[in-house]
Amino acid sequence: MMPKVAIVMGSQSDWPTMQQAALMLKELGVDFTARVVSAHRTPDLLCEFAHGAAQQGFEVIIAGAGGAAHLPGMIAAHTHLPVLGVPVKSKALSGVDSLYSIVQMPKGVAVGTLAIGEAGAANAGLLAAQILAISDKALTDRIKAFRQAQTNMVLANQTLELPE
Ligand SMILES: Nc1c(C(=O)O)ncn1[C@@H]1O[C@H](COP(=O)(O)O)[C@@H](O)[C@H]1O
Repeated sequence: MMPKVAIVMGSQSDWPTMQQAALMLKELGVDFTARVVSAHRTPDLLCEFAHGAAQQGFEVIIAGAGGAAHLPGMIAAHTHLPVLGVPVKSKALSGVDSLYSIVQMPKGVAVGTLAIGEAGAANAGLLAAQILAISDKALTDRIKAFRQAQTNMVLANQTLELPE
């Protein structure tokens, strides 16, 4: 079966961040593809990918980029699929530039913006899975089990000692 989630990123240098989305999807048993697509550096590929995404069977797109992060918004402009934007932490401005570039979409074209960096990427994977789980009972059960395991781990780690 074709994967339902596409992870795209502006550069290969985003992969250490964006692989957190991939790891989350893998943990939850959701197939995905990952590739580099850039609004700036590969504009024709961006159009081709975004126009064909629904046709290819994708249901959710995760798009991560840093700096002048136009990728998520430009993908959203070319498809009706839900787009989850991940602001990658940039060197110069710590990802605040990426966040601002992604989050302030004009009314009428939506991007669901996650937090800056690895936590945002992981949560983009989780949210993509939660979207697919609306019509997938087995996936719903796996997400519930993941959340319960997380709760159990927090409750089991209550050692709060002062240093000697
Ligand atoms: N923001 C974008 C886009 C885009 O928005 O299409 N394409 C590449 N980039 C970003 O440029 C940063 C530096 O890229 P390099 O490390 O390749 O120089 C990356 O974080 C990438 O997401």
